[in-house]
Amino acid sequence: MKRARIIYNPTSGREAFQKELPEVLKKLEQAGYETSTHATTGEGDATEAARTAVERRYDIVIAAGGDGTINEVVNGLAEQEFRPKLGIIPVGTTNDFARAIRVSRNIQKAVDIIVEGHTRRLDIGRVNEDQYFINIAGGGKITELTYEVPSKLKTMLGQLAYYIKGIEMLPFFRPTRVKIQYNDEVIDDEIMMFLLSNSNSVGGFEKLAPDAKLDDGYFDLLILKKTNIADFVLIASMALRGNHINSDKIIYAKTNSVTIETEDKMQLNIDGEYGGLLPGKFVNLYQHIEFFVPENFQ
Ligand SMILES: Nc1ncnc2c1ncn2[C@@H]1O[C@H](COP(=O)(O)OP(=O)(O)OP(=O)(O)O)[C@@H](O)[C@H]1O
Repeated sequence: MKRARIIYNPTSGREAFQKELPEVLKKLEQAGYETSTHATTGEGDATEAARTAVERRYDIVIAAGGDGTINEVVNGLAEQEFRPKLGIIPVGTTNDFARAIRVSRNIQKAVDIIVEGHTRRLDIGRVNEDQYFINIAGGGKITELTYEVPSKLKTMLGQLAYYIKGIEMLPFFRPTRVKIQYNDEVIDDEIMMFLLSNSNSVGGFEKLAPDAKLDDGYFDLLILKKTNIADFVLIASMALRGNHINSDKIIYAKTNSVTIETEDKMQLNIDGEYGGLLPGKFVNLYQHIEFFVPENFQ
């Protein structure tokens, strides 16, 4: 019998998962899985739980939570030689990665995708030696708003919380001097932010990195050069349609390895959570994790 370990964040999103858990277990058991669950207790616990699942040789791991939980589970799997297949049940306030792999926000439909059993090997990113990301890494003052929003506020207000915090952030809008090396390029300049994206779905923007593919071995690197607030708002509105890449304030490139150094302190944002301070070396790990995806996933 195949064995499935469900790692879920009981505080994630609007705490809906627990109510549906009996139905989730029933579906998996009907599909021939022996199931067991682990409710996470706080930061880092999903990583530990994923490591334990590897040690105990589970066939599949299912991460139920927001992007933060999926990121933690991937961090537990990424460095292992044997990596169980990973199913996603998106129940967070932001579910960028689930959106990118077309996994439904409906819990039962997400379970159906796992039960149907179609998988794809997808890239993930590594920062320095021991941190991994599934969707995005970024830096710059403006990217700091995602983890400045307290979790409670996120649960209550969902996506809206980011916008409220975004408005509060405007007075702190300022550039940082960086040295970015990728391919044969060196950029030594003041920038507002940089993003290294694995998918094209980031922070609710569906076309932020329009050329990004999850399994091509490359990141899409987006750099926003120094701008004023008016230009930033203009470029952000262009980004909703994917037109921002034509702006002369944007550098957009494909690369599988990037080094970023900063003069001032620059915080790193990994999959929407605080990821320590730069400098950082970012490497794309080609098709490193096998995910359950819908049958028609392109
Ligand atoms: N029992 C818990 N109590 C408090 N925090 C927890 C608990 N379990 C996990 N966490 C932390 O919550 C963080 C964020 O959770 P998660 O991503 O699942 O949901 P979210 O905050 O609703 O959504 P998102 O991160 O997508 O905005 C995780 O990275 C983890 O560190």
